[in-house]
Amino acid sequence: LDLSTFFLGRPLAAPLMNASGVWCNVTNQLNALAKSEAGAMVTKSCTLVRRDGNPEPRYHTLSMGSINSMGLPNEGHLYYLDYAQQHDYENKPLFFSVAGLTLDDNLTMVAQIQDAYTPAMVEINLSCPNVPGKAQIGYDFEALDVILAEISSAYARPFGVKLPPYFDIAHFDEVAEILNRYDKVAFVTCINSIGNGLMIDINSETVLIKPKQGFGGIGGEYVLPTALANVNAFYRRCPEKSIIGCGGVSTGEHVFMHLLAGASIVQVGTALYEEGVDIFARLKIELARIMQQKGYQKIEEYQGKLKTI
Ligand SMILES: CC(C)(C)CCc1c(C(=O)O)[nH]c(=O)[nH]c1=O
Repeated sequence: LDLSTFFLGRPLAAPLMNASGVWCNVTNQLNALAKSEAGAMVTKSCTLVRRDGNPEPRYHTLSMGSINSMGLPNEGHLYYLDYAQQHDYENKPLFFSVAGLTLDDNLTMVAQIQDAYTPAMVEINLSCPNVPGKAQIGYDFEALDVILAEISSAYARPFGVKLPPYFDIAHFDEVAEILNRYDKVAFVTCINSIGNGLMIDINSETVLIKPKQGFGGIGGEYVLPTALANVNAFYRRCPEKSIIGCGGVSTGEHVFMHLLAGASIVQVGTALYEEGVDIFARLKIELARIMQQKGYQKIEEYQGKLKTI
């Protein structure tokens, strides 16, 4: 069975890749992704300069997913730019995740990426922090509009955005209206972790992670329905853009759901963290089996074709 597909004109061997932040901080992790069955890959969201991130424990596995408050640990944008320069783009596309601490940092980084003439595709992480006391950029719609206008004029090529989850139809409408005003926003990745969850260990009567009094982003099975809704909401509202699905994927069935909901590529985060890069081979087998049972030869036959009742 053929799992090949296309994304912004680039061929992919499979509609699968890592979620930014997982298995993509340092070169040996990135090399493992490059060698894996993933059809594409993305770097850890980077800042202008290297960051240690938050004190540990900062990630914890939960019964149905994970909680994390990593604090943007990364090697700094030039490290990933070096990686991008030596990446084999014939092997698979590379996405370059950017999460500047300020708008200026974001503009500086995309300017450097542009000057490097790298084929890597930029994914702007809109969960990046805003001015203290204000909501993350993805939840501050004025700031969202400003950052997209600024990056659109600073960066001459198509780029994408990684969105936090939304939970109100009015928010889907409002964010899509903003995104649709920027032709250069060629793709939308839904979703980032569900922010500021909390899990408790009843034996020690404590939280599970050290940063932020135990508050952290939730990933894994818990977020699948929210991820599918955000993928389908933006798929319906942004017909000119491609959607990358992320959230709650650990089986071929979950991949099939994201593709039906409108995703062109499906990212794997928590399950990749737990299982390692061999997960991509397993997901391909499971997806191929589902397609075979249903008589589908190509992804395009069912991609985005979710039926309502
Ligand atoms: C949450 C931020 C630290 C502002 C951005 C980086 C990030 C992190 C992180 O580095 O803590 N974790 C996530 O689940 N999603 C993210 O986008």
